[in-house]
Amino acid sequence: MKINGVPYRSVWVDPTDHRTVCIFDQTRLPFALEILHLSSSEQVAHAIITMQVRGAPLIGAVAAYGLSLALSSDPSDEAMEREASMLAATRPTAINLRWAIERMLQKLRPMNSQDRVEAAYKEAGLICDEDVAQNEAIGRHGLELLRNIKNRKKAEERINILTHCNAGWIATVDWGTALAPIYMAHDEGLDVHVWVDETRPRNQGAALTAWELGSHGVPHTVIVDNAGGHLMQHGQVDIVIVGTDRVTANGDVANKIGTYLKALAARDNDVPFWVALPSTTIDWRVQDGLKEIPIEERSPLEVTAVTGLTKGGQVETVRITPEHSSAANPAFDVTPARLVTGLITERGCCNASGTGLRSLFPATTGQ
Ligand SMILES: CSC[C@H]1O[C@H](OP(=O)(O)O)[C@H](O)[C@@H]1O
Repeated sequence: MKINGVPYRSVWVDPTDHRTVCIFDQTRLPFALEILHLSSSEQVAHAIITMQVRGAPLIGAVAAYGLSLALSSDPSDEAMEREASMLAATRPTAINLRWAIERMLQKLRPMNSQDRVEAAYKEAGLICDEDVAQNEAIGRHGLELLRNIKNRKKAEERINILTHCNAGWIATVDWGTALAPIYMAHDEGLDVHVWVDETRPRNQGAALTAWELGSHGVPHTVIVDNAGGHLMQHGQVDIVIVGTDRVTANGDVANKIGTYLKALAARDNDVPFWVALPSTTIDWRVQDGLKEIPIEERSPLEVTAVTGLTKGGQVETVRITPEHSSAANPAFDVTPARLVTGLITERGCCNASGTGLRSLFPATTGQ
């Protein structure tokens, strides 16, 4: 996607030092656009854990480069397995992280250690290129849904979309998943408007989705997480489109905390609830999302404090709860497939079920 007319991906190899990997520090957005230069697997792990880089497909791609960086230092079997395990353990819910590391290991294990470094960077680059192509295809398939909605509305009526968290280009290598159809619809002249859930506690919606959409000129309105149901009750939402961190073989959807509540409100108000994902987000080994998907528990400090910009232009974090109050911070929840209208993948749309997924991905086995 472009920033001030300059095309960017969310991760890239430093053109001046091909052993260094570059990302945007997403904890600084929307107040500052800062590029981090990562030169070790430890720096990559820190960036993932602290959410300087986040988003299911993107953390997989960056972790793949993290393993490449590790091999640059030590391409031995022992180091490769150790660093791969370390990177895979940085966050538990997004399956893309495990998928990317397992794909790298499958490619590198059979190789002589001296041949691994170049092959690792090449494979990480392929993971990135494939993600971009998959998300662009998701955009095209999701665009058809938005065109169909437009055809059912009056000419002057805009299409109102609600999204939760950030599943835009900054959560992937490029294009995004939930936002890809929105970008394409806007670019072809459809009158789209996006209700942007702020998405407490990390505010990925208020900080990242709003920044993305504003940078691209897409009309949008930031709302508190609890407003979505009210808007749906009053006919203000035509469709909900969200991303996901893991979809089970039968269509259960793990996504940012609060997604399940949106799905309940959507069902109660007959609003279509769609989930956009590349096939790298499907965990074919898991059937029951509620029982089998690990839910990341993040620091309570993310709940008890907020970060913002002071009138003096300083980014500060302030506590919003009594000092001795405890806080819980589950970072994801699971929406049962029965509440999901459909899935938008790079191979097309399907219903959220095993048969639906198998209709698009008949031959795929295990992750
Ligand atoms: C395109 S995947 C986006 C997905 O990842 C986000 O989680 P996080 O910001 O914690 O990495 C969120 O669940 C998004 O839907």
